[in-house]
Amino acid sequence: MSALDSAPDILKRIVERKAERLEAARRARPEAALREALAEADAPRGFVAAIDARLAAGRPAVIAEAKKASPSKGVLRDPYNPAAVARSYEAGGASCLSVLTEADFFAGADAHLQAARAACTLPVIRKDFVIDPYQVIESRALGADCVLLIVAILDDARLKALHDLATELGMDVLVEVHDHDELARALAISPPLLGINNRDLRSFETDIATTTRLAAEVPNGTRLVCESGIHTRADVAQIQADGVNAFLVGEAFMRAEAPGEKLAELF
Ligand SMILES: O=C(O)c1ccccc1NCC(=O)[C@H](O)[C@H](O)COP(=O)(O)O
Repeated sequence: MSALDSAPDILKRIVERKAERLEAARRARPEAALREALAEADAPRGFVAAIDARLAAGRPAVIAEAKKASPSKGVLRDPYNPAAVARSYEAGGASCLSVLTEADFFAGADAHLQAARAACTLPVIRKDFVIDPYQVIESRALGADCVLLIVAILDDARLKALHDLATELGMDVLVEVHDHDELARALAISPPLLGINNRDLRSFETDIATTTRLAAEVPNGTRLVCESGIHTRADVAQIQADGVNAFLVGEAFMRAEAPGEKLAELF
């Protein structure tokens, strides 16, 4: 059984759709042409370096997420202006941005990443469902500084290959896990940045105690990011008590009129 066969239905549907779109993209712009575009891309902004700088200053590092919608919550922000959101996040003290580019389930677009990155000086992670080297190259060509690799949708060999390719292209990588087995697989590649997603993508149930449980299994010195379901200062304090001081937050900010002000209030 492949990693994908055991993936939850929504994730499976997202990845199936992604594979279709990937083939269309490959036909429209073959990989050789994409690689040529790399020369035109803006130099990577250090994503991990920005997190490290904030943590070294003894402050929480916030990866602030821009997304119009999500499968579990529907439309979060309408109208949605990624450039305005990026400026608001930078003013509010974000360390990095996360921008959804997945179109069919999150109403994202590649142009959202480009607009958000152009509107600020923050490093940006392309938040998408990366399953193929083509998408890693495409991410850098779009200007992404970091890519997300979700362990649940990758087998071990592919996880390592995509991680290594992103690193070769000068990007950072956020390796995301949700449970004990995924964590063990992620740790096998010693990821420089490890995300614990509190959301169970099978049920959409979100429990920040997931970070508490898994953080206890992570070797000292691993850079950890707590992802999903952070809504209150009490949530932040609970995670900080586990020794984790980097956060990826979307919904709580996207529902606020001024996302950056909400960020400053929470952190
Ligand atoms: O959020 C979903 O519904 C979802 C469904 C299927 C795959 C991924 C999904 N979300 C991605 C994320 O993990 C979140 O966008 C991110 O961690 C921010 O979470 P939140 O602060 O709860 O918006």
